[in-house]
Amino acid sequence: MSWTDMAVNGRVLVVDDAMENIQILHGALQDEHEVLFAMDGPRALEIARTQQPDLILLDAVMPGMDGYAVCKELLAAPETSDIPVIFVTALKSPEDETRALGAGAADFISKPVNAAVVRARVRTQLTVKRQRDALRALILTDALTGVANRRAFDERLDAEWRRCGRAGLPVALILVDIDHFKLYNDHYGHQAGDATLVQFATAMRRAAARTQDLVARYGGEEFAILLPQLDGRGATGVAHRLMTELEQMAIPHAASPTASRLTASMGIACMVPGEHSIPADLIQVADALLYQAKAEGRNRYKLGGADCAA
Ligand SMILES: Nc1nc2c(ncn2[C@@H]2O[C@H](COP(=O)(O)OP(=O)(O)OP(=O)(O)O)[C@@H](O)[C@H]2O)c(=O)[nH]1
Repeated sequence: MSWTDMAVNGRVLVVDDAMENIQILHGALQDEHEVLFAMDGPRALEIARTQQPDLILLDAVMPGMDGYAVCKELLAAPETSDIPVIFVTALKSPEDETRALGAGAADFISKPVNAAVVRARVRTQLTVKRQRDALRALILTDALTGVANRRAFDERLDAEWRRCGRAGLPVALILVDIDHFKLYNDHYGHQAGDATLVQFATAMRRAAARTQDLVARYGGEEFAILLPQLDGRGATGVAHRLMTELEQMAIPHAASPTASRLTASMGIACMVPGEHSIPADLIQVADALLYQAKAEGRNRYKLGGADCAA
């Protein structure tokens, strides 16, 4: 399927205070796209947040919150900042057009609209967005295991730290390190080691299955499980599930001095982000506990952190 074919689909939010204009745009787009609509700015922001359209057609002049203000808020919120906006407006001067583009709009269509032009502009923006989304997914994914990579982990940890901090909710982190993986590679070969890392990642995804959980490859054979809004008890539950998964998978590790199958050690940290703490504090606590779990014999988890009562 080409990029253009993919772009034919997609969800478009039409925002206009006049039902007549919404009907015209709906008529132009309904054969190729799923069309949502809103008749004022606050409703548009709500739909953008909750239904994640791929593109927004936005009327510049509306009573109350105008299109420029809507555009500014869309850009300011991480969950809507990636949605492209096309301004649709009766204002036609170069100044109006410049103002719309300056506000962050991707394109500008003048009223009265021509259906063929609207369709073509929408297709172009959706194509660009699809390409950008695909590139972003590539940049944020670990090529071997398919889980998030370190860059994605760092971004999400920062975002969740701020979000949970505002809400007074905990953030839990499990750092997971496969036991004696060097010996595994030495015994079974690097390719078998690669295949085992893939299996291991699958086990982690099963153990941390809420939509907000993030499994990431943190280093070579070290992984991180980010668990927003989870306390020590919840995080321990995830660690326990991972141990059970590994037990059931029973991947032989004949070279391990501590077990006959593949095992892992984990450090679990849990904090409610405060004014004087930073995400690195959470990592540091989890890392120290992981080290402790290794030192105490491996195949176990250790729990700690300021707000980590399990
Ligand atoms: N097959 C494979 N091995 C990897 C990959 N990334 C890292 N490793 C290996 O993981 C091993 C990590 O070894 P160490 O850091 O010494 O740790 P360990 O042998 O697991 O020992 P402990 O952590 O102390 O239990 C090294 O041999 C790396 O080569 C990878 O992508 N594929």
